[in-house]
Amino acid sequence: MALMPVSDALASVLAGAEPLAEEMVALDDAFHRVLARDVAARRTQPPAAMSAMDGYAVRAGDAAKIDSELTLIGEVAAGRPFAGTVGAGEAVRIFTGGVVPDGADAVVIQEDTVADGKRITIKEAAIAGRHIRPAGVDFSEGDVLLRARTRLTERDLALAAGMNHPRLPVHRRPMVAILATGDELVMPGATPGPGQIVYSNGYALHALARSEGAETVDLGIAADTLEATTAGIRRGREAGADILVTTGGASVGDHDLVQQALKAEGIAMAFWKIAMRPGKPMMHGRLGAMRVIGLPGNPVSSYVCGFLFLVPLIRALSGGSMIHHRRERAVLGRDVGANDQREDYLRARLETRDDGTLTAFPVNHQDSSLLANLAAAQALLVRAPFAPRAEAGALCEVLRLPA
Ligand SMILES: Nc1nc2c(c(=O)[nH]1)N[C@H]1C(S)=C(S)[C@@H](COP(=O)(O)OP(=O)(O)OC[C@H]3O[C@@H](n4cnc5c(N)ncnc54)[C@H](O)[C@@H]3O)O[C@H]1N2
Ligand code: MOO
Repeated sequence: MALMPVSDALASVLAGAEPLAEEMVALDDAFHRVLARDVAARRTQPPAAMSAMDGYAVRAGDAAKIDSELTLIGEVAAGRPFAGTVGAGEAVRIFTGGVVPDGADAVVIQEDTVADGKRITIKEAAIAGRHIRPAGVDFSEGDVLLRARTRLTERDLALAAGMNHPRLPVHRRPMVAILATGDELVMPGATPGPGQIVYSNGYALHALARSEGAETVDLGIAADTLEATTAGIRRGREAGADILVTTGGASVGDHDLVQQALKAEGIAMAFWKIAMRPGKPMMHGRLGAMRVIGLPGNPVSSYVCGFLFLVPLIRALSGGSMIHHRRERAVLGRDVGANDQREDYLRARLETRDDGTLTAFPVNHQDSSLLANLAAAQALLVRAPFAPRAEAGALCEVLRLPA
């Protein structure tokens, strides 16, 4: 049977994946969330002309000549404007962030003056507008400075605060529930019995999902029985998961029960088995509103499929505009053989040569159980189905893994 191409599988996973509902969150909670609406400034910044320096607010015409003498008539500090007007031959002491008083049109920095009581002698000619930030030079009330679908950076948060927004409208985070399966799994730190394996897949998947902004729920490890697997799936639904991720039990063995349990629960299956290595037995479908991604159990397969399918799905539900991983051009660091019908995602180390060329070195052993090689890799080198043998130095495409 022909396996489904990776691009079709990804399109199927993303079909109908609209941003989740909007919620208001405090600025501190909005970091890396996706804006649900355009946000306009609620105020003008600065609200009035303000001094950029510590010095004296003057009329430029009065202080255009070296050794002009002016009379000090008052002081303005940040937050405490001067009520009067600067008249001919007058100066007002001003500090950075102070509102430029009426009448003044320049600031002379204090290093360019000599003060003697109320007599201020100018030592550097004033220029109109100098050291003054005009009202609204940053932004004006009503300016739309943050757009819907923006993933908020720390600078955006500062801007939103400056625009006087204590809270922002963002899309709800997708909730990802992760269910492991397998009688052989024991938790890290336990003493594995004969033939037992230490549970590892979930650690990478939880961290990956969280780093993409999802909330995660751990549904634990289901034993290899239909009852236990079904109970795990139901816990995911009860938790209100937007996405249920299962790991293991996806293949054709007698103990691979995930698909059977999902079918018994009424899944609308979109696909099972894709033309990809690692990750061939991956499955996908919908259980009501909950999207299900059934990952293979091999640790590398579960991670690579999580990276390629779960991450874009989380991004789409989160509302972001950058959903897809970006492929980068690189050159092969060593020869690779011809590929078969499965699109290959080879674990590779990356080096940047002195001339800026990115070079990808596929690790020697690509078996999908090898966690050490996965951890040592910085990228996945993508080999198209039936790609011919390629030699070191040939162009290739890589997907960078999260640092
Ligand atoms: N006759 C066939 N056999 C297999 C096929 C096939 O097409 N025909 N596909 C192979 C491929 S490709 C993969 S990938 C695996 C995936 O199988 P399962 O999804 O059923 O995975 P399991 O059998 O449950 O586990 C595989 C392996 O991974 C270990 N594992 C499982 N879960 C975890 C976990 N949470 N943490 C750490 N390690 C885990 C498990 O102990 C097994 O060693 O099937 C091939 N077989
Ligand atoms: O697809 Mo499996 O993931 O090759 O080992």
